[in-house]
Amino acid sequence: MYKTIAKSLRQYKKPSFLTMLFLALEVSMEIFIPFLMAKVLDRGLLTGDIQYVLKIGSLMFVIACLSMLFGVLGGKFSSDAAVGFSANLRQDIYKNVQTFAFDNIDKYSSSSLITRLTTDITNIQMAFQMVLKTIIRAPFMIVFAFMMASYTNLKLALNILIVVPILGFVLIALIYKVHPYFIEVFKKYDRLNRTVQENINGVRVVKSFVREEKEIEGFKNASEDIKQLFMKAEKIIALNSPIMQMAIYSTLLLVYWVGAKQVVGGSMTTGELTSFITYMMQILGSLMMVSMIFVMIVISEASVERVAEVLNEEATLTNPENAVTTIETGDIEFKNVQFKYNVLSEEADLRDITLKIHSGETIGIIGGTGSGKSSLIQLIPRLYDVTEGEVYVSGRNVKEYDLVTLRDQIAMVLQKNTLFSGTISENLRWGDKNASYEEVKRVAKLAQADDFVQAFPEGYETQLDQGGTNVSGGQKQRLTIARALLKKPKILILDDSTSAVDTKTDAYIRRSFSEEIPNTTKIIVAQRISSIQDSDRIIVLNEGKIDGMGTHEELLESNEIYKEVYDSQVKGGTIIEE
Ligand SMILES: Nc1ncnc2c1ncn2[C@@H]1O[C@H](COP(=O)(O)OP(=O)(O)OP(=O)(O)O)[C@@H](O)[C@H]1O
Repeated sequence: MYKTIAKSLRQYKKPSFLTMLFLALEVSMEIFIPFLMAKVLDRGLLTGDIQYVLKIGSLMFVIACLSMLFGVLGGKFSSDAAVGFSANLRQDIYKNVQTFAFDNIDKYSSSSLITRLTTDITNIQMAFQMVLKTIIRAPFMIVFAFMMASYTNLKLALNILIVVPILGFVLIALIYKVHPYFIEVFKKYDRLNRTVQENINGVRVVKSFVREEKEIEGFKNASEDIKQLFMKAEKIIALNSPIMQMAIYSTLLLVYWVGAKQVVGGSMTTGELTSFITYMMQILGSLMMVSMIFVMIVISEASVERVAEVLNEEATLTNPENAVTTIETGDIEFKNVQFKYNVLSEEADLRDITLKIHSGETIGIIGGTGSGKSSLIQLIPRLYDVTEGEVYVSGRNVKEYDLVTLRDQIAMVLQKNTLFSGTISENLRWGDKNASYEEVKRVAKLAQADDFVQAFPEGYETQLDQGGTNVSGGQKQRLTIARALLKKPKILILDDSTSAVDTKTDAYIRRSFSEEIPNTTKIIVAQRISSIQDSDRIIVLNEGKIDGMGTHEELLESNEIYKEVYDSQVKGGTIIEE
């Protein structure tokens, strides 16, 4: 887990090392100051040797300046390293998420990914910076200060050791108690972020259902949960400080008592006792630092686990070796295909699918909600892999193709499609970034989008809001179809992509498809019979199986489900003649 995230250190290994180096140098300077102080007290002040005081005093001044300089440099490099490390971590997570297949995406909620990219990484950054600053400095300080204290007075120095087992015990008990709370707290953060994300994305629905109060309540509960967990954890962590201080001050009292007796008895000088106490404070201060670092590590451990989990997540779909990079035709074949979203579930989401589609054919797919329409078509561009059987495109198994080639040649307009912030032409050029204005206009015409785009004062340079919220549902669908067409695909798949388009425009779109892109295989998933009735063939899906296949007329004769849907739509008045 730590190894995984350590890979993101890269160019920040050097500042990390420099931090440790400069802080070790700072410690070595600090160690000399009490030693010189004792000399000034015992030999200079008590004997009135001003010359000696000035000499040692100047040396102390130089050492203090150097110590300060090393401290500042250590601080600078530690923040460079921590900030850079967290930026690398963020980029690495983002890069890995981009490789995720739909399967991987199903595993993580988007809110959880956002928490990992923000809160978790900030935790790691803070812990890393503190660890960097302490990992060398504290042990160095403890060892050197102990050596100097022992050199000054060995017997007295051994008293300091009393505090170590107390410290160790408190820390272990603390870690054991507090760790589960932090694991839980980040799950709650995911929930909080999900509430915020859903609410902001769906703010129009929230308002139209007058759900503001309920949503405020939901947010309050989610944030209250986090507060409660933090309070429980903080209560335990808060014990750390008083216990440590009690141990430290008891040791201090002991040393004062024994030391004062030795000074009175003449076996120790005042200067020695003063420097000894300074060493002791340095040791105990460092032990306090170590204990705080342990607390930080415990807090960040949960974050490290969550970040490492995403970094270690391997894309379930990868490019094959010697991948094929050309697709000759738009032929598609399904051979005995079975598909399950969850391999452990008993029921397959698609069963016994065997089907051949010829290049240039127009295929309609219809079926009740949840009958498997989207699942079936997602297997063609390998958004998911089949569980059993094979899918072929242009005579080759889809698993043999380079994924980019496959997805470039199979343009799919998803059911839940989105546009992105930017102009209309920028959005359409997602299909082909080098497309000319004429080409952009041509595909917009094909998708019956040109007219309404031209009606905007800024035409193709009109700015779209994120998700395309400033265009109507039907306009958005037409733009997403145009975007897919710009890829000049061999296969075009529309997953219920004209549901918000009026039937007349829908018919125009289909007509322009058959006139302008006759060689492209077109698969149209729809709920409206009018959207598919003129297809070469129509597939009726029911509970993950093909229930019937044929032309509109054939299915009206032979397929109960199709006939039922047709009758209900005719009676419901949905069939409108073109
Ligand atoms: N990402 C997913 N993870 C798990 N199960 C899923 C997922 N997507 C769909 N399913 C399940 O697979 C089955 C088929 O769903 P699918 O989306 O293919 O149906 P559909 O015919 O396209 O429905 P609709 O017309 O409502 O879009 C359903 O039982 C659904 O619950």
